[in-house]
Amino acid sequence: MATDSSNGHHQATKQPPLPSPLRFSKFFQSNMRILVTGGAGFIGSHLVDRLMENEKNEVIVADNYFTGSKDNLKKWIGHPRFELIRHDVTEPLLIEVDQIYHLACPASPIFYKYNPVKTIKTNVIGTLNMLGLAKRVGARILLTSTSEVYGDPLVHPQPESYWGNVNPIGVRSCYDEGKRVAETLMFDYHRQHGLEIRVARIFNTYGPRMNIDDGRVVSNFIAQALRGEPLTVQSPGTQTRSFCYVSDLVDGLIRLMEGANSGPINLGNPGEFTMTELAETVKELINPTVEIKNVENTPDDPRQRKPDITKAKELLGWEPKVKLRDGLPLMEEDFRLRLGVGKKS
Ligand SMILES: NC(=O)c1ccc[n+]([C@@H]2O[C@H](COP(=O)([O-])OP(=O)(O)OC[C@H]3O[C@@H](n4cnc5c(N)ncnc54)[C@H](O)[C@@H]3O)[C@@H](O)[C@H]2O)c1
Ligand SMILES: O=C(O)[C@H]1O[C@H](OP(=O)(O)OP(=O)(O)OC[C@H]2O[C@@H](n3ccc(=O)[nH]c3=O)[C@H](O)[C@@H]2O)[C@H](O)[C@@H](O)[C@@H]1O
Repeated sequence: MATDSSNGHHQATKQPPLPSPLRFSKFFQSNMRILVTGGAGFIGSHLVDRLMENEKNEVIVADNYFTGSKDNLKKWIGHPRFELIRHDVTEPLLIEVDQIYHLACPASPIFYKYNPVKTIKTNVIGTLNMLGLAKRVGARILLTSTSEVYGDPLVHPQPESYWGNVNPIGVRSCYDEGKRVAETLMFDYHRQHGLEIRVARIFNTYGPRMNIDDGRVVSNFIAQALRGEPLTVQSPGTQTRSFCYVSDLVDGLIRLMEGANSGPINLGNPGEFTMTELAETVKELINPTVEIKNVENTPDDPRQRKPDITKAKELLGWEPKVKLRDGLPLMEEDFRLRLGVGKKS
């Protein structure tokens, strides 16, 4: 059954298709078959770890390895409840599943700007393909949208009701406008075809397995601190972000998928920091001898960002538990191992 969303604006008109007849066969095992697109990436691989903890779940990952890697999933390769497919979501995928977590899309600005046409295809055609799959098999589908749909926000903190301030022709548009269209597609499939949808608007998330040198601020600062290189604060340094530890985020995604509300729902940590404050914290916790330097910024960088998570608290009973000062050291160990930098005695 399709559910109404909390604000009642997007009433579904049709029922989704029935699940496969096998569901009613007496030999059917009541496993939940879950597709995670982008499951070889940073958030996706942590989500897979959590889904695999439940013995009733079978997990299928579809990923083209653009920014993800098999290494992130190595502990599951060969497991009977796990399957890994090299697949680009801009091509159709014909499989049978009960739920789809649709994450596939490069997330770091360096990577999503590298081939912007491909990024927008991934967001638009990729989401259309996954919605088509969900429609054919009657699966519930969750999209990982982003706080970038709010653009350079004129409302602070950002509630889900805010429509955003986005440059439609800028260098970030392939990502932020791409995600806005992906959200539109989700709600149109819900209204037109009765699909069960869930939309998460994720705010900056960090943790182990982020790509080293992927350009995102937390991974940059930690790698720089461990290598003894200056921390590069992009000017003016007063721009703010709110950083959520990945285990909290994964918990929010699963609650959203399992709950009754379509969203969109903000998932993020409301603790807000300037980039200069973040650099000072990394310096203090990881390498007090390192220098902090100001460097040029990129166009259209949002000046402030902080989630209003009232909806997540009320509808999902969710709020983040890990503070930035506790999360950064949890990430340090993984970066030390991958960079081959030992702990100072
Ligand atoms: N990490 C964040 O702070 C953040 C914030 C907001 C939204 N999100 C969203 O969460 C999702 C995951 O982000 P992440 O931080 O784990 O990024 P990531 O780059 O580590 O993971 C993305 C994964 O998608 C795969 N992928 C990219 N294009 C694909 C395609 N065309 N077909 C198949 N696979 C493809 C990549 O190889 C990678 O494994 C993304 O949709 C991103 O937009 C992340
Ligand atoms: O939360 C979100 O919705 C989005 O957040 C990030 O986008 P952004 O906030 O621009 O992430 P970063 O590249 O980590 O930049 C954060 C801030 O740090 C600054 N920065 C970045 C890198 C660096 O070395 N130094 C530095 O000061 C940037 O100028 C920016 O102001 C993600 O990369 C997007 O995928 C995600 O959708």
